[in-house]
Amino acid sequence: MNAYLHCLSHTPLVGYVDPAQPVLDEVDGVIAAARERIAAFDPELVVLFAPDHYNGFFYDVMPPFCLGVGATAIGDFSSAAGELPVPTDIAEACAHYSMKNGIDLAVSYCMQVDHGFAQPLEFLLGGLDSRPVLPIFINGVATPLPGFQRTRMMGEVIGRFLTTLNKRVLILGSGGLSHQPPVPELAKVDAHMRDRLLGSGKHLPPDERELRQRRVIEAAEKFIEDQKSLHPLNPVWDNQFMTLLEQKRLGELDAVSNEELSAIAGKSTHEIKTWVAAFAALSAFGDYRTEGRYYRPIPEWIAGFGSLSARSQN
Ligand SMILES: O=C(O)CCC(=O)/C=C/C=C(\O)C(=O)O
Ligand SMILES: [Fe+2]
Repeated sequence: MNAYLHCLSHTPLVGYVDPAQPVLDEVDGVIAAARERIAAFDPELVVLFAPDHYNGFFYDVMPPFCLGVGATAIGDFSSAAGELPVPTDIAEACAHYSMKNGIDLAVSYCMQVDHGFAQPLEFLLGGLDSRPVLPIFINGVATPLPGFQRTRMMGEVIGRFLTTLNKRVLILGSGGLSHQPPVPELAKVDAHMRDRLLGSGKHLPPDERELRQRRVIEAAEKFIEDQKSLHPLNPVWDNQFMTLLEQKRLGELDAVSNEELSAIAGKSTHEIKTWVAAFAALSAFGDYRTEGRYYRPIPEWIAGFGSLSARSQN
């Protein structure tokens, strides 16, 4: 019974607004090395913690956490589209286990997911369908957001469930680190966008989808020129965060409020809760050791871009 973890930033901007070739090569090398470690581990099951960006979850019902018993990726920003191979029996057992152990995990039998889920599966496993996957959504943009403590506790319970399976489990966290791309906020949008955020955005007309993507691309192009045009990246905080995970000090994050995190590192930094859940889940397997730590602020992707693996020591 053992587990391997990989946490990786994602970006919808890859292929649209890219950094210089040497940086791109460096990131490609980091991802290729992680992919090799994962292939050597040969996971029998993948658990993927990831956020959404108003593509699958809306304010009609916005859970803090949701397990996809069935899930389909929409293929936004040229990410992979299609069904995720979710093992129904394991997903249902996971949902029951969580409920019995103090975590009110929502379930969806038709969860719609975006690049936040698709990208790590493509980059680290070669596609959406290479291994059975349990997709777990963590709300990282639509306030009110879950806090660090609750997210850590959710990850711990999922991890304890995973230890009962007697399988080689790969635990993935997708998103972060410091960043604030243009994502609409309910309190600030006009009536049309409000309607989208309340649920009509689930099936966007192609021209509106195109406009939405263009808005993010244009923001990135501007951010390269002027890093005050959005919330600045925060490499100091990002590195401190990665060190906390390496040193197994996850609990210290409980004291950081959501408002503080937004102010320190930007409003989409809440995506790092996927890393917290992933490390908390790994900790259920006992001691762990990290490897392959990488970090670079990449303005072209509006991202403090990080990558970190860890393996359980049992
Ligand atoms: O509603 C929108 O326009 C959302 C735009 C969007 O999807 C941005 C995503 C950015 C990231 O996933 C990221 O930088 O983590
Ligand atoms: Fe994101």
